[in-house]
Amino acid sequence: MARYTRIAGSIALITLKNPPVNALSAAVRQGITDSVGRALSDPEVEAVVLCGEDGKFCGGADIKEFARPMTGPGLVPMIDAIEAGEKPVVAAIEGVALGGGLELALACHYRIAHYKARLGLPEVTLGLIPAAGGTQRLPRLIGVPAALDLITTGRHVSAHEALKLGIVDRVTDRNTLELAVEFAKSVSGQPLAPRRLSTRQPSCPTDLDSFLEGAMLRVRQRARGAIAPVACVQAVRAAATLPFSQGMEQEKELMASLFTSAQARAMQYCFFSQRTVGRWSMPSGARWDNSKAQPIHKAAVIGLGTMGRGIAVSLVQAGIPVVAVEMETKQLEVAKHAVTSILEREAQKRGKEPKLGLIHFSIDLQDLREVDLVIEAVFEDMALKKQVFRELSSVCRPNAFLCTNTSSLDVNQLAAATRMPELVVGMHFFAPAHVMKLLEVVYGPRSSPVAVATAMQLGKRLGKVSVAVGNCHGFVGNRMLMPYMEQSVFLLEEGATPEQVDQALEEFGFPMGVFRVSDLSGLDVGWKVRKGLGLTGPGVAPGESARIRQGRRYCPLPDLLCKQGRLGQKTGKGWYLYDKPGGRVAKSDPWLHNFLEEYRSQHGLQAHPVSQQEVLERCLYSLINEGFRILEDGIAAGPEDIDTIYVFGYGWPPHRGGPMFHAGAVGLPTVLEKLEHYSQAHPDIPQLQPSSLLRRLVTAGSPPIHKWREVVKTVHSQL
Ligand SMILES: CCCCCC/C=C/CC(=O)SCCNC(=O)CCNC(=O)[C@H](O)C(C)(C)COP(=O)(O)OP(=O)(O)OC[C@H]1O[C@@H](n2cnc3c(N)ncnc32)[C@H](O)[C@@H]1OP(=O)(O)O
Repeated sequence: MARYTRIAGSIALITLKNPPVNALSAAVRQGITDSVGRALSDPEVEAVVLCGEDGKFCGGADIKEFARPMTGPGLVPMIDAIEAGEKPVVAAIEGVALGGGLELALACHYRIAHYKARLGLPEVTLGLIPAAGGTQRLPRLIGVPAALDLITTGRHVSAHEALKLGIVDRVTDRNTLELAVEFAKSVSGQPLAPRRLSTRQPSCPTDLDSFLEGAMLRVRQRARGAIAPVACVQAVRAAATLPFSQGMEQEKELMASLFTSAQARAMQYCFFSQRTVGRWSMPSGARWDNSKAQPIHKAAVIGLGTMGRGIAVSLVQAGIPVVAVEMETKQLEVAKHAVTSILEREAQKRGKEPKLGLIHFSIDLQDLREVDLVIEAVFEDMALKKQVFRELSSVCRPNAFLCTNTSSLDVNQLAAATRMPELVVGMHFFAPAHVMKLLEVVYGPRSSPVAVATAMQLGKRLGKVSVAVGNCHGFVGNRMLMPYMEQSVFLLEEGATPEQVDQALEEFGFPMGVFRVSDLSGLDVGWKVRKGLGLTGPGVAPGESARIRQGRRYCPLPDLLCKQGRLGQKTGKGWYLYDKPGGRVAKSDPWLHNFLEEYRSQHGLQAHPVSQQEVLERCLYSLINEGFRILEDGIAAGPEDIDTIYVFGYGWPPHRGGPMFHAGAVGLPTVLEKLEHYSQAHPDIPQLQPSSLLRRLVTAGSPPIHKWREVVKTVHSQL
């Protein structure tokens, strides 16, 4: 709803009231419509100030209402009535003005923002466009290029950037409401026509057509297959080329095609999943709301390779003092130089000073005595990590949290090397750690709720999307990646090329196919893991067949490439060819194609054409199948956790919701049927055998994804 009050004699104050973010629910729209009508018709009112309760202007349309039939006044007529009114309306923006919230502010004749406020049109991240006039008014206010940037990326801008762009008229560090009231008084009686954005001409680049074509190409490349960014460009084109009323018609039509689309549903599911994972729970019953995080005043990172450096940067950027430790002076100096340059570069991007004073570089473990939490990021080797944990346990304060950045090793074994195993958790960052949003917080059987709560809280402070997961090889993300990667190399044995597999995955929406990713991250990463698991190298029993390990099908192709020194981009060749070591542009490699043919004939394998459909079904359904096993094992609390991990950490296209959401969208019976088909065709690949949870869900009538947890619970209660 909205509260109407009269202040300072002649000013009507309309306050949006809908905690927690004053979203524009039907009741709020009704309240604003009624209050604006009242203010306009009251002869004693000279001007209006619009604000939001509790320091938040407005978080936009109420996303929870999207799934229900629309009731109450429409957003567009409500907004149009404000702009057309004959009394000045001033938006007093505190906290956020996002989506419909900013569109509401754009209809006001003046905008005053608190310096801490954030503004933006994030609809594209929900699979929509800003269809309450946002695509038509913003270009008329700040010009086509700047508006297109905000609308197609959905990024939030600070009040200061908004002032520079011309979105707001004033920024203040005073009481925003008081200033807005003074301001409203000062402008009352001034002509309103120039303040109505719908009457303005947008400023356009001279080469508008080629500018918009370029923009279209970029959005298509950035989010392959996503329809909302394309519609955003089309809507802004309408703003640039048509009168306002026709532009509004186009905006409405484009929105109508998106509003009920599968992509919008998927992206809105992602939005709510991201919030669901914050309400974490452990099988023990410990939860986000019954476990208290400890404050972290000072942290340490031990091991300053690529991951350690990124983690140290993240901590410093969040304002947390850090001790950064390497084993030897020479390595420390190299790392110090690298970390300092990242901090300087990042600070420059944000127009701020680098917080270099917050980081202390050291080779002395004694410097860790005062820290509240350590993140170990040494080489991925269990013996080495155990040694580090033993030392940490003797040097650090007894109540210090000891975290490991391992990507797959057993957190429990590391905990066992310490005096306080309950204070040990995994904090699995993704490279580059200061950029990637995902953090897997891994609890072992002995991790205490307070340790998990502290790591989750720290993740939030670092700006990460943190997901609490159980302890198993590869946790959630990497465990599901294994069958996916295995299928991709099996497909090469059967006749596919890396190019075909990558193309299918990229057309599905991944930014890069599996082989390009492998070249980028280095084939030796997986090689080392496989050696550790005894799948290749000296651990393999003599006489074991090249293509069978532990009774299951195995593909040695990646190992063979590694042995030839083809480690990917860093050596200039891997699954593709690059112009030089470190080169980035992948080219087809005839050598690799010959090598595959020779390999097939050496092993008596008959190549057959592999369709795009088979690539997708085998790679994605095997990954999804592992996701169901993870739910069954209680490693992830719900499908939202898995989907959030895949969208934020593994490039799963958000407009497809995440792997588990995708399974629901395809239809669980179809996924089951396909897995049964492929598993019969390949009985030596156990990952293709449908998981029992998938079978149970299908037997239970394939309930919608938000009901899966109930089925999982019944599985657990029967165990
Ligand atoms: C043809 C029909 C036409 C219909 C017109 C459709 C028009 C659409 C235009 C729009 O406005 S779409 C919405 C655009 N707005 C957004 O995308 C903003 C989304 N929210 C956020 O980004 C963040 O929530 C925030 C506002 C920056 C606040 O972040 P913070 O970290 O402080 O809190 P959260 O944990 O994210 O959120 C708290 C709580 O609030 C719920 N929530 C947030 N925004 C909305 C919203 N717009 N609608 C409904 N609910 C919202 C969020 O789900 C959390 O709820 P929970 O239950 O506590 O998890």
